[in-house]
Amino acid sequence: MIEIQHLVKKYGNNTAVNDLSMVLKAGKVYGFLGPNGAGKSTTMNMITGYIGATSGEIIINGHDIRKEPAAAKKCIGYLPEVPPLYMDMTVEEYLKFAAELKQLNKHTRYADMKQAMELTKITDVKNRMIRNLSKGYRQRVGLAQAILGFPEIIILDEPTAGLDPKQIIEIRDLIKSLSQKHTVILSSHILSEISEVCDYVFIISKGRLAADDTVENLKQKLSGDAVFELILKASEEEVSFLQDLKGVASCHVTAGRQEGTVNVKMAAKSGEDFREDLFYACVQNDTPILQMQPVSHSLEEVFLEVTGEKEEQK
Ligand SMILES: Nc1ncnc2c1ncn2[C@@H]1O[C@H](COP(=O)(O)OP(=O)(O)OP(=O)(O)O)[C@@H](O)[C@H]1O
Repeated sequence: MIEIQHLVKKYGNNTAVNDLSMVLKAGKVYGFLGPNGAGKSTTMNMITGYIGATSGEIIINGHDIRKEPAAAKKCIGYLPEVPPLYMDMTVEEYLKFAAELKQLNKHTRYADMKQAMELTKITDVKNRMIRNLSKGYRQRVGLAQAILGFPEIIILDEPTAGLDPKQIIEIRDLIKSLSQKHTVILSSHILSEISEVCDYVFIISKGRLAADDTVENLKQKLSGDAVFELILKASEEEVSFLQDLKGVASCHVTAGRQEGTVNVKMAAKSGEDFREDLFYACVQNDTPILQMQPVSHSLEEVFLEVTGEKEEQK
């Protein structure tokens, strides 16, 4: 478990992280989402003890990162935005070096390395010099280093940066499998990645927490008044009764793709739910409902809304 209280990081006059508080529980995947310069990497660097905070508190599994850095760091595996790789080492030499730094048990060290290499699919390049690897492979070596020894908390800054689509899918699957036993924090600009992989999202904007919730709840909170899309077996004239239903704010009817059907987009008045009335009205008017689904906001819309970028775009 990670507890962060009133975390602040200042660089001169620039406040990179501004009074951030959050609690991250074991066994979940958390996403840090935010525009460039929002403070995601700075926050991760402070959680891992890579850089010191200006003020505030970070407790990792009961250990204060400032007062007991060694005990706190032992719980964490970290893939920074730019992985600190040694170009003149082979992959295996580098992981051996990382295992020594992490003070992994000597008897199980080799098995830990083997497992990390297998999971990140780098076993076949283990004797290659890191300088001769592609960016995608280097990223995977960094990831192998982060998961080496399977620390309880795994923090990944942009873990899929530089990977090709197939590798991205593999790494996302790996992250999902890690979540069974570990707390995973990842940062990403890629909204689909966050919504696919994360249980819970922290949206950070200008160093502050702009919103935090599950992906589903974030979408729902912002969807405001309910909007539904329907396909009805009727002509456009036959569905005029929809407009008169109680609780309907707007109703837009267009011809359906299939002959004899219409597409209808209906929005509810604030706080109203017209679905039951709609059902009975359709029965009364002999109008079969072929399909009805809620229109939910995408995470992109949520993101733009809470970071204020929507206003900036206008
Ligand atoms: N070492 C540093 N010295 C001065 N300013 C810094 C330093 N590191 C980060 N910053 C500033 O702190 C702010 C937050 O940067 P940070 O790298 O944490 O953002 P980020 O959300 O990770 O963005 P990105 O996705 O682009 O990496 C930015 O304004 C950045 O310029």
